[in-house]
Amino acid sequence: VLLNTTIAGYEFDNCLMNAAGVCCYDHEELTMVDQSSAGTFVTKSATKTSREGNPLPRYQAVPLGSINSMGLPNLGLDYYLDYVRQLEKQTKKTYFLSMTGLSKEETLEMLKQVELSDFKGMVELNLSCPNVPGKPQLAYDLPTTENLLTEVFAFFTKPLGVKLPPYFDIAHFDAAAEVYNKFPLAFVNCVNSIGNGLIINDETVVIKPKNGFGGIGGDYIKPTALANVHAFYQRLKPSIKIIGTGGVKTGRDVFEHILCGASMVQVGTALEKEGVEIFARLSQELTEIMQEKGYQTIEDFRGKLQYLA
Ligand SMILES: C=Cc1c(C(=O)O)[nH]c(=O)[nH]c1=O
Repeated sequence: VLLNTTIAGYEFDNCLMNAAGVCCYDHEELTMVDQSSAGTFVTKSATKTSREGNPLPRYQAVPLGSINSMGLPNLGLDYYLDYVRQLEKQTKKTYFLSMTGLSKEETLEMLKQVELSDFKGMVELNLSCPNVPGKPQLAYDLPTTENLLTEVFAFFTKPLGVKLPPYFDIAHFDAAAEVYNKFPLAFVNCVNSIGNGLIINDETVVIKPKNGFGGIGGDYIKPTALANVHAFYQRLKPSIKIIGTGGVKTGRDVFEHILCGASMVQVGTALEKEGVEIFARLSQELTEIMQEKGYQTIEDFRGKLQYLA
């Protein structure tokens, strides 16, 4: 049994990796993922210059998942770009660089910098940060998203995918897929946290920013994540691969994301709780499921979700 996968012609020896925002803030965290059983890593979404982010407490784990309003704390694009460029020279692995500008100009400026660099990996353009006060999740505004991607692909030639928020309406799956099918995207990553949930302890919110409103992850979001993975798998042209993110904490969850069409599966909340050894456990559990079912590779069952007659 092999757990390898391919996206945009890039081979990964394992179809598991971290979700942006988790275990990817600095060299230390990124090295931990790089040296784990994960096939690769994605960096914390970068902005042009470093950001402090929102006041603490801004992340809270709870039994069924997590809530966060980090506010995009990051060390700035140069930090992540320089680190990944140096690492890819040593390991020959393909890494993901996540970024999100707080304006179209900032996003284009960052992508121009990456385009001119000798970065050999893939960009994950985050269109779905729910926690920057005053900034709506871009991918809920399809005309603006289409306009941005048009300007991006006018000059950007390296592999690029987008990190999407969850959509909740079939008409939105249709409209969003119509937009994304217009572009030479390497992948779409479904889903980011479900934005602006609220978790309460006794009579008080559990995070400080935004009066306790924050992105929800974990068990709470798996059905939504699987639906988004499968909806885009059904609608997007085959050249656009699907990365599945949301509610993954067992090999069975990984299996279900792949069954829905995912070529790569990312782990967020459960990685934050368990640490990078989770990748070896998930790989082992997925391997056992595949052996039981007689699947040799993930392509034997990717996207083969069955419907009821
Ligand atoms: C990049 C900002 C994001 C953040 C954040 O930094 O608050 N949290 C999320 O759950 N998803 C994001 O995309």
